[in-house]
Amino acid sequence: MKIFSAEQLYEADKITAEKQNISSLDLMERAGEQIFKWLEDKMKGAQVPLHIFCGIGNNGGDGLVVGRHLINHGYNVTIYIANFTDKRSKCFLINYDRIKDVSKKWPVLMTSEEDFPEIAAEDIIIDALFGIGLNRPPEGWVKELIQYINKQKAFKLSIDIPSGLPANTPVPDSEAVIHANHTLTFQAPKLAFFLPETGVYVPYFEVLDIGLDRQFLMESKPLAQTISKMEAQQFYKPRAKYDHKGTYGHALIVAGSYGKMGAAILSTRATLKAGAGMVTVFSPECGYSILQTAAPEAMVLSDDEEDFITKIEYQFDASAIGVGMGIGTQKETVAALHKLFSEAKAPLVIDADALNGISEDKDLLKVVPKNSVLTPHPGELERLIGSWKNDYEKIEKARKFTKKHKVVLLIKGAHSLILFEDSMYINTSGTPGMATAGSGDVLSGVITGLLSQGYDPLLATVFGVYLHGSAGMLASSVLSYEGVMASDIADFIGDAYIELFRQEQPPAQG
Ligand SMILES: NC(=O)C1=CN([C@@H]2O[C@H](COP(=O)(O)OP(=O)(O)OC[C@H]3O[C@@H](n4cnc5c(N)ncnc54)[C@H](O)[C@@H]3O)[C@@H](O)[C@H]2O)[C@@H](O)CC1
Ligand SMILES: Nc1ncnc2c1ncn2[C@@H]1O[C@H](COP(=O)(O)OP(=O)(O)O)[C@@H](O)[C@H]1O
Ligand SMILES: [K+]
Repeated sequence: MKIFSAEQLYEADKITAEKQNISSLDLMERAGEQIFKWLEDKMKGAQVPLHIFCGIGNNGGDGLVVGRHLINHGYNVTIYIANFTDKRSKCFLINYDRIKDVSKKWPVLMTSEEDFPEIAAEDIIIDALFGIGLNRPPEGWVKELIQYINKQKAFKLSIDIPSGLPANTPVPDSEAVIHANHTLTFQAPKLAFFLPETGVYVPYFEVLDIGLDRQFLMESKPLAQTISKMEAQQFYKPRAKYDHKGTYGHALIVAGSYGKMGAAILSTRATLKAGAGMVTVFSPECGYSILQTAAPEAMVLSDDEEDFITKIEYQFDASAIGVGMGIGTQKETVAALHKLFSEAKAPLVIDADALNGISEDKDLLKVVPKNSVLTPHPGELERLIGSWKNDYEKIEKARKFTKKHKVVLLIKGAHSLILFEDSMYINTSGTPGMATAGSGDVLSGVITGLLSQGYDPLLATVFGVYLHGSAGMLASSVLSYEGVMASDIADFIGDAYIELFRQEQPPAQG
């Protein structure tokens, strides 16, 4: 799914109105009606008190449309207008007036803290204070209203975006954002929903299609693109009957050091589980028996040094190389990476200590081959690109790095981000069950396994991240979040492939 900027959405509004020959008022009616239908479907006439807080822009206008439909259908509604300025939008005013047609109960005008209503824990709050038009920090009693709403135990449903949260720019005041329980957003998700600093305000959201012009949306270059099952299905390359292990390549995993052989085992198993034809692991001597026992399907080459890697030698044409998991940052190891990178003919996944090596040794960065996949978690990223003030600056700096070094950059997190050239992809699979030691090692194995099978570096990364997250979800559904270990994620990679094409079961009848 494409993610657009607030400016693009305003443009889409304008073009839609022109092309469909409708007014912005009609568009607001469509938007409000969609929210009403969603509520009606859930509430089925229940008399739970609904408190709708409207601003004076078009987000407030949406709130008024929802209120009118709810009143019309006999719901128990109170509408409040946060009357923070006289500059009300035209569509707001028209819908404000239309409330008269359906109710004698005129909306409550709020002008200070004294007007804040009592709200019971069982009630429902609908937040229509600010939408994507937020252009400064909420201040004074409006900020206090947001904080007052946040303090309430009642369920909070935000329209389009939690008020106080901008769609794709930094939060002006983190103490003045609605902590929504659920958000119903129009047409496309907003970038803020997926970033760690702002995603916390949007634990759940749904996208409502309000019929904005398809052609405009199709032809506009989005800020980012989300990756879910539908996209992942299209990435999958089916196997053919006469394929053999040679078809799927011979991957090289360079991993492990004394006390960290687990990282090598996890990434090796994941490379095989993702479908590499053959895997050879290169590890220090101490890893030999460990690997031959724990991963019997893999071949093992070992260094002369007992505890860490000093010289990476292999006599076969590797189809892909995954390097860095648990290798440490000994001087000799970093020197060995220098040679590996300079001579590598296969696509590379560079993870963990290999990334730390790059951060410390700029000469090593210079020999990273073009199109390599770098997979930092936020700590490794900071060492690589320096610190950032907010998630948007992080993305900007990361993009500069990607373009300068011509690499695929995967920033791991609850929603992992993949940056390449001018594009950004956002993964939507995964669970907090994956916040466990070694899950990153499994991911670098999965991507190496896909590269080995001939997926190109960007596709291998985007598809690999999705599969890895999906394996984590399947593992969590059986084992609980707490019970998932990284090896379980590797074990569920096969199920993640099957899940790609599993049809959703229709709801049971009767
Ligand atoms: N295509 C779409 O996405 C559609 C969007 N509509 C709605 O329109 C919304 C955008 O409407 P608007 O552009 O009117 O913007 P908003 O309703 O988000 O609010 C902007 C208004 O509040 C003022 N304002 C902004 N920040 C403020 C602050 N911190 N303190 C006090 N006042 C502040 C602005 O000057 C402006 O008057 C969307 O979020 C959505 O809810 C729908 O009505 C129709 C279709
Ligand atoms: N809350 C979460 N939701 C979804 N995925 C997560 C979450 N926490 C961690 N992950 C995933 O788990 C992996 C963790 O990688 P990393 O931090 O490198 O772990 P390690 O260094 O222990 O291997 C990443 O792929 C990340 O996206
Ligand atoms: K809102």
